[in-house]
Amino acid sequence: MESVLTNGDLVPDMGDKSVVGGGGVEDVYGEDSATKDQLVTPWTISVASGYTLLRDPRHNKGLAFTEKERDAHYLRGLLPPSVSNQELQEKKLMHNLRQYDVPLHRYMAMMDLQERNERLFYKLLIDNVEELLPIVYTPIVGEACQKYGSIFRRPQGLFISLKEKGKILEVLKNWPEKSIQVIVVTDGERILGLGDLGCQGMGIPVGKLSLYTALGGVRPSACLPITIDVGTNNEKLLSDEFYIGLKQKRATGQEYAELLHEFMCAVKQNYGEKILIQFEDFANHNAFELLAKYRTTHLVFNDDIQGTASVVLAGLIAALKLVGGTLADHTFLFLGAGEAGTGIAELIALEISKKTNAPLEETRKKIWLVDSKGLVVSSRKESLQHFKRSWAHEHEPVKELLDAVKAIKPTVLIGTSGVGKTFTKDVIKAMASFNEKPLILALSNPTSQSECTAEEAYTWSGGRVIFASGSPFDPVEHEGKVFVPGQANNAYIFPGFGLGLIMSGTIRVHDDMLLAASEALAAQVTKENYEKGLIYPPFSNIRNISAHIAAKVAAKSYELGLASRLPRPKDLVKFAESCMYSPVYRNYL
Ligand SMILES: NC(=O)C1=CN([C@@H]2O[C@H](COP(=O)(O)OP(=O)(O)OC[C@H]3O[C@@H](n4cnc5c(N)ncnc54)[C@H](OP(=O)(O)O)[C@@H]3O)[C@@H](O)[C@H]2O)C=CC1
Ligand SMILES: CC(=O)C(=O)O
Ligand SMILES: [Mg+2]
Repeated sequence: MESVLTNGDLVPDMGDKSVVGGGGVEDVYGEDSATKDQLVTPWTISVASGYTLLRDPRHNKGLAFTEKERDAHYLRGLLPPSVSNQELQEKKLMHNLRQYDVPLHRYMAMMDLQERNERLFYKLLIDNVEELLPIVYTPIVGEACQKYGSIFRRPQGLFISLKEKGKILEVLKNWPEKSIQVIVVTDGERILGLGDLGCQGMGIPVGKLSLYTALGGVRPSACLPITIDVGTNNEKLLSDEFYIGLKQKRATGQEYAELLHEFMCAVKQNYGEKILIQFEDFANHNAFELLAKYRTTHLVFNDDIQGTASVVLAGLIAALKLVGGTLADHTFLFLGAGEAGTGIAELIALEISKKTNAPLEETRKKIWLVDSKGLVVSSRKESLQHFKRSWAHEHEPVKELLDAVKAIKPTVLIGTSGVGKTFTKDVIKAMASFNEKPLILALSNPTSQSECTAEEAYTWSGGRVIFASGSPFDPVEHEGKVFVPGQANNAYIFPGFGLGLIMSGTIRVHDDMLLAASEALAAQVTKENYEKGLIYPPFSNIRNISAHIAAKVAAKSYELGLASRLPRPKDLVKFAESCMYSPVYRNYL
């Protein structure tokens, strides 16, 4: 049991008459009566009982404090007499949440709960994952970021802006938890498919880390969300008087690189070699460079490039059971040649290369990408960004997606453009005209940016499509048959992947670990799932899935000599399960 100490001392302001008896600036009730200009020191020493215990989200249990706990921890009178339990509280909260018609209000209620009673928040999220994932994660987290300024109550996570340049190590030390194992960091420039949301992007690291705990079992106290604020180019935010971030254009070039470098060095200095840093929702002109620069010196992982690649590869491996053939027999076409598109393309090429012993340059030839200017082809090579160049195959220029589909005749169409409604009726009909079972993934988030809806995909393909999307869609009825769309989202991968790295004390991420994670996820798809046309298992079993992913990632890490936790546990699945955080209340007596 944590013990109790409070200290409400106030420091005197030497130049003010209201200073009493050389002590603080107290009024007759012992409360602070300092004027606006007086200096007072906000002394508090951590307290874990009585009134403060009820306001400590990590330990608060609300009405579930037992009679004995109420006596032992000075809670008498601070709570109404009824004694509840976690199950009943969960039932009540789910009932309350379902009363909100506006999904954003559910998001806000969940955030309030997280700040009030952390264990109950995670219990709710774990036990009702399919219902609550769309609230704390995509799509609603996207809306929350867009409206962050107006729904902002208390700061979550750590904000590091250009103002903190030269002091980042000190800022990290302000965070109350010391044993951090995973950081999710964004600079807010490419928040889902919603663009530059600046400092308001904080909703993303907060949401991702909630999933690290709920889906992957990493302790909440070991998770640190960070937003790096280098300004924003979003004019709407810049002219918004309530915008919470730096009101300036984004820093670029050396200024940006120096701040990021200071951050990366400070993180390692403060938390050590094995701290996992997940880059999230950086724009691609920084994302690839940051990953390349730090992957040899830090334990880093870019979720949009690598996590997405791993989840899509898993879906493709699983889909082979439905469409037949090997990956090498398929032809892939992407709409979107950025982080997600080229990241997935590269992992598919790597997997085929490993399976067939063909060189990567060969296996890449079955994969085609379309960007905002059309098909990526060799005649465009000189003007292409470096990450697109390996995909510039010999072909005449093609401007429109529909023409590219007709020319390439892909068996698999993947949307990673961030632009909604781009898989038109004609595109989907074309896919269905030369594929018995076209495989279509509309990965862009949130729902508004999805390349097509599940209903469109099933209807326009005459019910033949195998479909999954980045944000969830409800089941669709088409000609008397119910189709259940899957969710192709990196949320299947990063929590288990991160757990695998952490529990094995891995020091660097290797691409083979991504392949291992894909195979582990694909292996979790059951016959029953396949019968419904699903290529991903349901999220309801995600903790078990994460344990299997973690085990395979850790096994690969041991095999590669990158794991520092020795000796290697024999049963890695059991070990992963034993490492997982449980949100069940603790007994404080
Ligand atoms: N489901 C999941 O798990 C994940 C989904 N995503 C989603 O994928 C989307 C893209 O993310 P990311 O790859 O990081 O973004 P990037 O900005 O790196 O890439 C976007 C790509 O789309 C292209 N593009 C933009 N508009 C069009 C258009 N109208 N027609 C054709 N191509 C277009 C861009 O072209 P150009 O290069 O010419 O500008 C660029 O190549 C986002 O919506 C994100 O939410 C991302 C990660 C994971
Ligand atoms: C899912 C995710 O990481 C994205 O849309 O950016
Ligand atoms: Mg992302």
